[in-house]
Amino acid sequence: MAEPPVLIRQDEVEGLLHYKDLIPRLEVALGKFSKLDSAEVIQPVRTTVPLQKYNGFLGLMPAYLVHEDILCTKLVCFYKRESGSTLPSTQATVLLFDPEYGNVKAVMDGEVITAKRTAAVSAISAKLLMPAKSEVLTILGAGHQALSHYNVFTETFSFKEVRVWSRRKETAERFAQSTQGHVTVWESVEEAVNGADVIVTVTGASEPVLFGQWVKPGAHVAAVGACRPDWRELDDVLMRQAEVYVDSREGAVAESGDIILSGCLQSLERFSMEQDLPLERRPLCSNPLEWGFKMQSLPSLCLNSGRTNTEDLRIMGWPWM
Ligand SMILES: NC(=O)c1ccc[n+]([C@@H]2O[C@H](COP(=O)([O-])OP(=O)(O)OC[C@H]3O[C@@H](n4cnc5c(N)ncnc54)[C@H](O)[C@@H]3O)[C@@H](O)[C@H]2O)c1
Ligand SMILES: O=C(O)[C@@H]1CCCCN1
Repeated sequence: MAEPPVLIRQDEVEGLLHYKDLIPRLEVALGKFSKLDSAEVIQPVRTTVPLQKYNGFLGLMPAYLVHEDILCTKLVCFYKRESGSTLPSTQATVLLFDPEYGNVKAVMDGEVITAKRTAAVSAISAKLLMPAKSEVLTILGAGHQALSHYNVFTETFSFKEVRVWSRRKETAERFAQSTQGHVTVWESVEEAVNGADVIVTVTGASEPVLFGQWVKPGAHVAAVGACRPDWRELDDVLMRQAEVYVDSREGAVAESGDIILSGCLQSLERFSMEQDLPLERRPLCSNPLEWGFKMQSLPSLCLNSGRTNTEDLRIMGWPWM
C-alpha cells in the first residue's frame, strides 16, 4: 500500500525554489525538450477544459523526464478577470507521481512554481536574445508574473532603468512601491517602451497592447500573457517584423493568439513548404536560419526584432541550431 502523498505548501515551495538553481536546470530541460526526442522528455500540448461560466480554463499539463524518471502533472485554472476583481487569475497545483507504482508522491503549490518557472524561462530567452548592452527593461502589466519577472531580471541582469505600465495606474504604482529597486511608472505603453532594450508583456490583454512601431530595432520582447488562440498582446506589425522564438511549435500553433491571429505562421509555413523542409524541422521564425527556439511550456513566445547571435544558442546546447 503506497504512503499518502506529501503536501508541500506555497511558503515551502517559495523557500526551496531559487533562480540561481532553477535557471540552469531549466536550460537543461529546455535543451532536452528542444530535441523533440521522446526518449528524453515527453510533454504533450496541454489539454484545456473551458470554464465558460467563469471566463476561465483548466489546463492539464503532464510531463515525463524519461532518464530522470520524473513524472508530474500541473493542474492550472486560469481566468480572464474583470478589472478590479479580487479573485485570482491563476491557481495551480503540481502532482508528483511514482512512475512505477503509479501513486501520487507529492501535492505541491503550483502558483510559485508557475510564477518562477515562467519568469526564469523569459530570463533564459533574454540571456540568449537581448541586445548586448541592454540598459532599459520595461514591464507591461503589474500582476504576479510582472513581479516574478522583475525579480529574476533584476537578479540576473543589471539594467540601468526599469519601467512599468499597467492599464490601471494605481496597480502600477502599487507594484513599483512593492519592489526593492527603483521602478518608474509610465502613463502610456508607447512612452514606457520608447528606447527599451527588453520588453516583458505580462498582461491579461485580449487585444494588442504593444505595437511594432514603438519597439526599438533589436529589442527583445518576452511575450507571456497571450496564451489562448483568441488572446493577444502584440500587433501584426511586431509579429511580422520580429524573429519569433517559441517554447514549443505544437504549443504555440495551438495556443498562441499572437502567432495564430497575426497570420505570421502562414507566411512562415509557406516559406518552409517552399524550402521543402521536413515538418519536424520547420522554423517558426521569420529568419530561415533561426530555428524555432523551444522553451519550457510558455511563455508562449519570445521575439527578437534584431539579429540573434546563433552561436549563443549553440553554446546553450540547443542542437537544432
Ligand atoms: N506563458 C505562461 O507560461 C504564463 C504563465 C502564467 C501566466 N500567464 C498569463 O500571463 C498573464 C499575466 O498573468 P498574471 O499571473 O501576472 O496575472 P495577474 O492577474 O496577476 O496580472 C495581470 C495584469 O494584467 C493587467 N491586465 C488585465 N487585463 C488587461 C487588459 N485587458 N489590458 C491590459 N492589461 C490588463 C492587470 O491589470 C494586471 O496588471 C495572464 O494572461 C496569464 O494567463 C502566462
Ligand atoms: O503554463 C502555465 O502555467 C500558464 C498558467 C496561466 C495561463 C497560461 N499558462
